Formats: sequence, C-alpha cells, structure tokens
Amino acid sequence: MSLAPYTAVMLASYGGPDRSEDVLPFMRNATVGRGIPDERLVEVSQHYELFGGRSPINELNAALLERVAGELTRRGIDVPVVIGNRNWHPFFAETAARLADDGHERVAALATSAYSSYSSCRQYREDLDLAESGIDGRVRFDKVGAFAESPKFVRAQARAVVAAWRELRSRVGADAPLRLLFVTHSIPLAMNAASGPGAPDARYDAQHLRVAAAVADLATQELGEAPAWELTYCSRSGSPHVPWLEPDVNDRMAEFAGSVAGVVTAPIGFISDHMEVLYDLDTQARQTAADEGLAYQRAATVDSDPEFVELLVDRLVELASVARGEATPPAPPAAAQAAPAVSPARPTTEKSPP
Ligand SMILES: CC1=C(CCC(=O)O)c2cc3nc(cc4[nH]c(cc5[nH]c(cc1n2)c(C)c5CCC(=O)O)c(CCC(=O)O)c4C)C(CCC(=O)O)=C3C
Ligand SMILES: [Fe+2]
Repeated sequence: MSLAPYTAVMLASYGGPDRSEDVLPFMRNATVGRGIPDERLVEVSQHYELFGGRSPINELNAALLERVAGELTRRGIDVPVVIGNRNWHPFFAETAARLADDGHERVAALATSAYSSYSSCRQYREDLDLAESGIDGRVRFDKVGAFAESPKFVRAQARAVVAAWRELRSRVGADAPLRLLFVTHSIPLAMNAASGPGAPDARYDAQHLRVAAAVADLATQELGEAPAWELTYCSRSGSPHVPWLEPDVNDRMAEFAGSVAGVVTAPIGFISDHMEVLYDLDTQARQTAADEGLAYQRAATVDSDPEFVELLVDRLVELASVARGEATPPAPPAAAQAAPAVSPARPTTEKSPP
C-alpha cells in the first residue's frame, strides 16, 4: 500500500503549553483577534495551573502519533509522521520548514479535530496555507476532512459509553434512573450556523447529534437498555453577550438533581483527554455531580481504541488515492446530501410534512 504522492504525514493539532510561563502566551495565540476577554484567559490559565502549568495534549499527541505510525507500518507504508500545531511549538510553520529542508513536497495533514466547524476545521486549513506560503510553497499540505461521522468512530465511542454505563450501573443498581450526557466543545451560534458545507444538517451541532444518536443506538443493543441521552456542551468562552451552544453540561446536571440518580458524560467532541476533559469533565462536572448528589462516570475518549487509529489511517490512505486520481473525494455526510444548500427540484413523490 502506498501513500503517494505524500512522502510524510503531519499530525496537525491544537498545541498546548508544557510549563507555566507558556500558558498565557499560548492562550493569546489561540484567541488572537477573537475578542475573548482577558478574564476568561486568566480563568482558563488556572485550569492549566491545576495540572502543573502544562497541557496533557502534547504527550497525548506524541502517543497517538506513534500509534498512527505503527498502523501505517503494519500496512506496509513507510513514511515519517511528525507533529505540527496551530497554537504552540512546534508550529505548523516550524514543522513545514523542517519538512521542506528534508525534501518533502507533498504532505498529508491529519487534524486531531473530528468534526467540521471554523475552529476545528477551516482554521486548520487557513493556518496550513499560511505555513505553506511562509516557505514559498515548497511543501503543500492536503488535509484529511472531518471523520466523526464514520462507523469506526461511532463504534469506538459506543464501546466507551457501554463500559462507563456498566460501571455506573454496578454502583447505583439496576433500577436507578440514569442519564447519558454527550459532551462537546461549545462554539458561538454564528460559528455553528456557518459550519459544514452549507446545508442545515451540516451544522456542528447536527453533526454531533447524528454521532450521538448512532452511538446511543449501538450502546442500547449492547446494554439491553436504552440510555436516555442528550447533547450538552462545555468550555463556553467569549463575551456573555454572544450566544454560544447550550446547555452547559453542569447546568443540565443541576436540573437533574432529585429526579436522576447518576450521569455518564461521554466526551464525543474530543478525541483524547485534553484539558477540557481533565478540567471541564473530570474536575468541574464531577464536582457538580457531587454537589447535586448524582453518581458520576466519565466515558473514555476514543484515543487508544484500535479501531479509531485504523480509521485515521484509512482516511490518510483515502486522501492519497484521491490525490492520485484513483478515487473520488469522500461524499459529505448523508444528511448533508439530503439537504443541499441549493435545493434541486423536489421530486413530486416527496411527502410534505403533516
Ligand atoms: C470546536 C473546538 C474544539 C474541538 C476541535 C479541536 O480539537 O480542534 C477545540 C479544541 C481545543 N481547544 C483548546 C484550548 C482552547 N480553546 C480556546 C478557545 C476556543 N476554542 C473554541 C473551539 C474549539 N476548541 C472556540 C470557538 C474558542 C474561542 C476562541 C475562538 O473563537 O477561537 C482557548 C482560549 C481560552 C478559552 O476561551 O477557553 C483555549 C486555551 C484545546 C487544547 C486543550 C489542551 O490544552 O489540552 C483543544 C484541543
Ligand atoms: Fe478550544
């Protein structure tokens, strides 16, 4: 198997600080031009300080990189896999320069964001473009697209949900009412509306709702009970006057107090135990649960699930065959096809809603 025309892979991630002095500069990079108030940056710095002034993201990416490289090798593909980040060292530009010096001209970029939105997708493309022009186009990056809506991703999430649900059940008993809260990163409503290729169902929240429904279906088959689930959000930032996706996972949990015995949170918006998972879920939401008298279990992220790593490498191989002209680009999610931005003439057999 081959990854031609690509001679290298860059794991393209968010980046994060490794020491206290770097926390604020990192956050200023991440939010430049975004109107995020300084109070919010100071508050989020404290989340990093709780964990020694460092983000877990760099070690997680290093380990993921090894697994991706291992899976490529297993398939007989021998290319270097390197890391590049949007907001901290090694920046895309630094890695791009190294790749160019090593003689690479076409590189496959694999972003660590599973969904499509400005922050998780287009901004990566824009920053890759900047890195390319910074080295006079000596390296060209092609980027793997959003991959959340694929069976391997859904199955990996479902395995994590099933394990967490069983764990919680064993603590609270067979009849206790439980809830399953899928959690993702909140984004501004305007960014949500602009996500995906333009169809209403391509919005960021709709992508998550489809993944959540598919995960819940699989988990139901496995568990023999149907968890009552909903989608909630974490990490709202920005000015209080700008609307972001809601409800916040903590607010929702507070509403359960008295009627629900426990909750499983499933961080489907994060591929590994990023700071949002360690702080927003394992620290803050866990505390909210304790305050509200709810039993609490957080489902694992898909990070080390072998099928997740397979999926990433499938997507790299697919990107390469598209670049070679042997395959057509992957179709957008089914729902996006069903509701194109510009409606074609409606078939006359279509039923109108009641
Ligand atoms: C959709 C999305 C993902 C998921 C997709 C993906 O994974 O890419 C994500 C991931 C991440 N976000 C991260 C960190 C931060 N995000 C911030 C700010 C923001 N995120 C946003 C969105 C997202 N963010 C948005 C709309 C903002 C407001 C500023 C803006 O409009 O762009 C800020 C500034 C402080 C604050 O405002 O909270 C920080 C520090 C880290 C690293 C964590 C670690 O260190 O482990 C990761 C993986
Ligand atoms: Fe973020």
